[in-house]
Amino acid sequence: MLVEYRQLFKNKCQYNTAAESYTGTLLLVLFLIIKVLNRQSTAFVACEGGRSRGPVRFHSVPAFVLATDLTVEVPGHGKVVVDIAYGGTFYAFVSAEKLGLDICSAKTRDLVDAASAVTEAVKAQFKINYPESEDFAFLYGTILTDGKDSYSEEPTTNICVFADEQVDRSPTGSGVTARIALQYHKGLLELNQTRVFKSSTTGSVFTGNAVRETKCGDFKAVVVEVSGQPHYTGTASFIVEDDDPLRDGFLLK
Ligand SMILES: O=C(O)[C@H]1NCC[C@@H]1O
Repeated sequence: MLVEYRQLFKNKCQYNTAAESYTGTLLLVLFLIIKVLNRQSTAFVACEGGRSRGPVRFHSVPAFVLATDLTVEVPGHGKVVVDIAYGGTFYAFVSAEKLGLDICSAKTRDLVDAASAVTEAVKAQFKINYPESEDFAFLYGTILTDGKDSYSEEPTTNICVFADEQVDRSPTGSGVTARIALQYHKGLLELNQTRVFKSSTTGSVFTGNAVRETKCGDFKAVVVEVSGQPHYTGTASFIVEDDDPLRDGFLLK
């Protein structure tokens, strides 16, 4: 699988590299996911001497809001009002406080349980739609926030609980993208106004802003730029042998 990213410094060039892995950011992982899903997105990595330098950033797929103020019945929590937005995948958003939790001091287990309960409730009670493709029409998880959605120079904290109750170590590339789309939709953020997003789990930070308006089907959408600091951990090469019977992949039916 190839990762493509652009070098923005002096000699603009495009890399095709088997894999260069970075800790401290899941931006390239998100980029891979987007590529696999065949959506348009661009990642930018500044390089110097064959190594990345400075922050890594990407411009997202069109990000949009599917629902605001959606009331769901969450076992153990009663009626909970959530927003649902897409930033490469769909998330439900709700302030942790509405679930009786302090995002900064609550036990991760409690945050995970509450977020998972919201995810299950939304899945059961609301149909997710994505324009022209059923493949993307699913809820990936719930992001609990500190509720600080109005513009501020201060970081806003969140925890992303996705897939099978996994917890992101970062503020979440697709989650920050979706959350910025939500903030923009609500008039809480202007184009090119940068916000800082902090993971409640590790304290790692992404910055993000809405770059421009666009559409996704009939939805008003925005392209979002998300940026984070990577750390270089190594290089790996993948090859495909001519006689590999699975060289072109396989499809399970
Ligand atoms: O940052 C991201 O978008 C990915 N990390 C966890 C959830 C997504 O897969």
